[in-house]
Amino acid sequence: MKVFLFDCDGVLWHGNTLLHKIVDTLDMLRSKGKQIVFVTNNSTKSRRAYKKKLDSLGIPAEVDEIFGSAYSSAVYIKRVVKLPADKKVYVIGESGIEEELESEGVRYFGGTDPEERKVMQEEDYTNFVPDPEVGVVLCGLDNHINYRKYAKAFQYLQDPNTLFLATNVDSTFPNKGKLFPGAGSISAPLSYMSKRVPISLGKPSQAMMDAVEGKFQFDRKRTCMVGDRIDTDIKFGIAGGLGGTLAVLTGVATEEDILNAGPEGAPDAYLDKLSDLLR
Ligand SMILES: O=C(O)[C@H](O)[C@H](O)COP(=O)(O)O
Ligand SMILES: [Mg+2]
Repeated sequence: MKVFLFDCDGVLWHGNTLLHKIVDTLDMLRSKGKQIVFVTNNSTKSRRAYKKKLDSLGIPAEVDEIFGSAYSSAVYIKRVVKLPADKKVYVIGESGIEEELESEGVRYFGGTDPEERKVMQEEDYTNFVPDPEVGVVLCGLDNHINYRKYAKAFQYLQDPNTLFLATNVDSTFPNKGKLFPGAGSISAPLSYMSKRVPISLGKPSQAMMDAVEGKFQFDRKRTCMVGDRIDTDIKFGIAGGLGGTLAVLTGVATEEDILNAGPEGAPDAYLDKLSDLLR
């Protein structure tokens, strides 16, 4: 294999805590001439913010080696949807989405705006008038989710012409050895109330794979996806026709999940932890 696509949460780290010997393992791969690309569904950070995180954790990386679902979503809205300049995006999510939309010149509101974090008052039910410029609702992991945001997004999603997108639909988020609500569990209530399913721009979406391949021009058959989720990372690699998929047991998937994944869904190999590659 020449290229390794690395998932981040649950493979490299839990939150801001590096997992066992990650720096040594990535250094070993680079010393063997392997190309490393970080492909994360976590939309809370932009590529630039992820570079700062990687630097702070002692993992050398260039911004161009990072491909997150916030960037994937911004590229999709700009270059595939071709959202007109007089339209904008209502964002449920964190600064990663805002920064990547800005980098693509896409107008947005909501997101980390403090106004969005206020409790709904009686007058809000009367005063809310949908902004006709909204063409997209984009939902990602949001640490400040609340009724106001759901109520506002729902008003927009009742218009079938408004596009419903999700940066990713991971059900859970691994941190400090435990599982927490993931981006998919943030957008699920919107699906329940609107009876609409979002287009997801994160793994296993092949829109993301095509964008990653387009940027890095790699040979898929010489590329391996390394991840901790069967239904996102491994599915992403298999559906993308990559040369190989490798799962690790330091995130969401258990050995039982892998053994029960069946021939179509199971990774080519799995390890207890990534640093087992050092053996
Ligand atoms: O909920 C989420 O957004 C995801 O669980 C999380 O951020 C996944 O990140 P990844 O494992 O793709 O780096
Ligand atoms: Mg992960």
